[in-house]
Amino acid sequence: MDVTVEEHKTQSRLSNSFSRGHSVMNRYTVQEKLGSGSFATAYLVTDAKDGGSLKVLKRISCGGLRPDSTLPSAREAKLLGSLRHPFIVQFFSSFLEKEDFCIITEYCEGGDLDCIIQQQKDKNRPFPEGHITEWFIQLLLGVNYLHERLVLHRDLKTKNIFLKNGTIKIGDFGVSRILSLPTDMATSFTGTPHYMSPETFSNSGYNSKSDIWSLGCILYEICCFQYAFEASNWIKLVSLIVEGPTPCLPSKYSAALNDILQRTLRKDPEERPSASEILTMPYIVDRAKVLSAWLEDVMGQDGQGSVSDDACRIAAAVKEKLHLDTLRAMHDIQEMDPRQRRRIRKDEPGETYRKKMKRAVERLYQENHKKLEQGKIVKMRQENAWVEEESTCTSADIRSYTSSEDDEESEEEEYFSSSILSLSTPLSEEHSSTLSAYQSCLRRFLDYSTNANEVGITDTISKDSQDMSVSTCNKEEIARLRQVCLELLGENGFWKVYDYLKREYFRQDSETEEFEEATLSEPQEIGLYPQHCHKVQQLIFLEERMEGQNLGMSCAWL
Ligand SMILES: Nc1ncnc2c1ncn2[C@@H]1O[C@H](COP(=O)(O)OP(=O)(O)OP(=O)(O)O)[C@@H](O)[C@H]1O
Repeated sequence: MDVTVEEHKTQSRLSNSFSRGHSVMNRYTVQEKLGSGSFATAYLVTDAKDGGSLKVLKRISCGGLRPDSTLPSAREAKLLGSLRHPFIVQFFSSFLEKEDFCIITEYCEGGDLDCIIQQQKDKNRPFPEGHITEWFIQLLLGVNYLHERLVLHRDLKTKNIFLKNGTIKIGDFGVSRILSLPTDMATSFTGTPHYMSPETFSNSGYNSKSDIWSLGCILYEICCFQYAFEASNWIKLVSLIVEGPTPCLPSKYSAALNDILQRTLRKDPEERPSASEILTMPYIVDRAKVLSAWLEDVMGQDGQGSVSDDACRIAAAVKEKLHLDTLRAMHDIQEMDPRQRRRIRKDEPGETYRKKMKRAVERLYQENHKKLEQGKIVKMRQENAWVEEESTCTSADIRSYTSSEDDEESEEEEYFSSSILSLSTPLSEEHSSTLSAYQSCLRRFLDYSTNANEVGITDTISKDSQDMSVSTCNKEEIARLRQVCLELLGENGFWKVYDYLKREYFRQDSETEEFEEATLSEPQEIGLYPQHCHKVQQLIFLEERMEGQNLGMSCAWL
């Protein structure tokens, strides 16, 4: 018996809530209910098999749905589990319990972006551009990772974007896939079509550029605290999305950021840039360089987290490294007239921003030192420190330091200070490793974008992915990709890498099934040609998907 979306929603709501202490699979203990969405109820749980770590259990009532036809195969769950990226909520496992289908994911203590935007709106305090750009870069890196692997999110919206340790995590994978509902259809039933692209209304299909449209809507919402497209009813909203004017950012934001928004919201999907194309735009590259330099300073050149778990030691270590530079930078900048400062900023954006960041670190150190002496070091905050305005390094300090003619400058300093502030308290191992992953992610992207710009290739990998992602997976495409891999790695290298990665691929989610230990040692090609290995991974993904199609499994995956 087929069940409509509305019936299924009703069944979901009717199912009893898990109460605190409820045990699932003798492993997960419910701590609290996080909330209910259209298809699922989310609980915060502890995982007994993982040292009592906090995770999220999403419970989807199967109701009248037939598990065999509507729930994912173990293989599809494994595909979700194989996605690992610093800006994507980790999917751990899925299982059936009685009438419920459950998925276990990473917990993001910072809450969702929708709530954070609402809090900031209530304070009537727009986000500084530096902060918005950092989030946007994280989103682009996460989405690019998905698109390179031929995965479309299909439901990007502020409610599905979370914050953890101050960084973005793209979440809510799986529910629509698991229910075998194309998300654009599910979205239209749940009453939030605000992020849907024009092509999804015209039956021309959802593709990777539809995710880009949603990113544009999210960018606008972060800047303006309102939907990019809003109307009094559904029909008007659809016509606004399909043929209405593209909204602009307020003039307080740069022309470069507005230009990116305009491009992401082009009505014709083919005219929209891909995530990797946006990532190679000069404005984004400049900002990414600044972030990378900041992370390098904080984490150490080797990316191995030189951050200690003591606020004072963090600041002291950073201070030791930066002190002289900082003083020199302060002196140099104070000596300059405003015109010279502006020119410097134009000529060397990365260098100048880095100096500002160092100045902020210096002030933070002094502030922390004072507080230490007074025995007032604040406890580590779980949430983003910048959201709460009780910062120890106040924006007022920064404003009094910077000249009044430069509001933009003071805002950026505030942004750096707030980022640094989130490190000024003891860092957990997890936070440290997130920053480390963030750093290597940025480094890889910056290396790639430099090479791409130098040889005039932007986006080869992603273009291949897009071509394939719009159609269903077919044998010719797989054969073509296999041929490319063979040419890149040579026959011998290809088979070594292929066997190794395939083995790794099946080993990744061993929670539901046991896999024999891999006896293969890592071929040297893995280290020598990481970009080629990435293509082999794409090939393995596609082959798996193809096999899934042949077996008649739901292909909501793409
Ligand atoms: N990984 C997570 N970490 C922290 N909170 C989460 C996580 N996943 C979901 N939540 C929270 O749980 C609540 C319910 O989430 P859920 O995804 O089920 O619904 P929704 O996204 O609010 O709505 P819909 O599914 O209709 O889009 C939300 O408040 C959400 O912020």
